[in-house]
Amino acid sequence: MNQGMCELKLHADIPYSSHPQQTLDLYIPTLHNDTSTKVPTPIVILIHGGAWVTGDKKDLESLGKFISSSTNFAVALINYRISKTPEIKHPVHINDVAAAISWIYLNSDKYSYRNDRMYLVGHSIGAFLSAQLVFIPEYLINAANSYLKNTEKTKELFNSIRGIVGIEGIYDIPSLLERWPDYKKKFVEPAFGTDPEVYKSASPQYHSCNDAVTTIPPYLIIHSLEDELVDIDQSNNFYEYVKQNCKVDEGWVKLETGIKGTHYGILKEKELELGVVEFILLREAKI
Ligand SMILES: N[C@@H](CC(=O)c1ccccc1NC=O)C(=O)O
Repeated sequence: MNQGMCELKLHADIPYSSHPQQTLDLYIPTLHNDTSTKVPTPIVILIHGGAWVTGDKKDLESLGKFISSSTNFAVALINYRISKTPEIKHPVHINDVAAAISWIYLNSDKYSYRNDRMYLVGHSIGAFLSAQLVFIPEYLINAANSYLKNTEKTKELFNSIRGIVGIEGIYDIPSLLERWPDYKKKFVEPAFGTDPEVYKSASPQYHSCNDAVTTIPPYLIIHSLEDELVDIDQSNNFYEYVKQNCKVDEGWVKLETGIKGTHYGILKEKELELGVVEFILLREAKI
């Protein structure tokens, strides 16, 4: 780990589409001693939470900087439109995330990172959105086809997702509402409307892994026992589901429940930062 040798160059608020909320921040490490060793690096894409109605890419800024400075990998923090007004409803959020990922895939040469090695790290609803990308592939297929204009490349994009980390994730809206009925009015209806069928069809847990374009990438599911906003059964059940039903690259799916912290507090835990970095570096060691 070349911590200290490396500087992070921030490209802030790059638009990946035309709406003011469709922006992303890129952190690109630059080795300032020796430019001749500048090798394109993998990219880690961070997706914030906030129950579809709040939140911003800045929420994961500290985690992103830690990942980038301790791995020398590029990091992208992405924004997507949130349901603050009634017209912003599912599938706007996931379509925006899919568009951002397609943009990141397409623009790797310009910013000098590798687009064949991408990692997704999502917190809370960001974990839901990351899982949707792979388990309900139509969103990323549509976005990729329109950005890349080449269906072969779309398959390559799916193949380039080399690992996913879900932190304090939601994966199953019907179960979430059974456990927390007041979430319906607070954010599920603003984000999805009132049809329970939509809650199900949008939830990764209700989709067969056979629908995925590729085998499921190595998956790290992290959930603190101290989470006061999302019950750990969300992660337990998703983990069991993936482990029992899905072909995962190298059988690599792990559930980590030993890291402390509340729903948001966990993001400040050193153990969380180190756990995410360790997962990515282990995966990178297996070319
Ligand atoms: N910060 C949010 C609450 C929130 O994010 C949240 C609440 C309950 C369950 C999950 C949540 N976030 C998931 O992305 C708010 O203040 O409305």
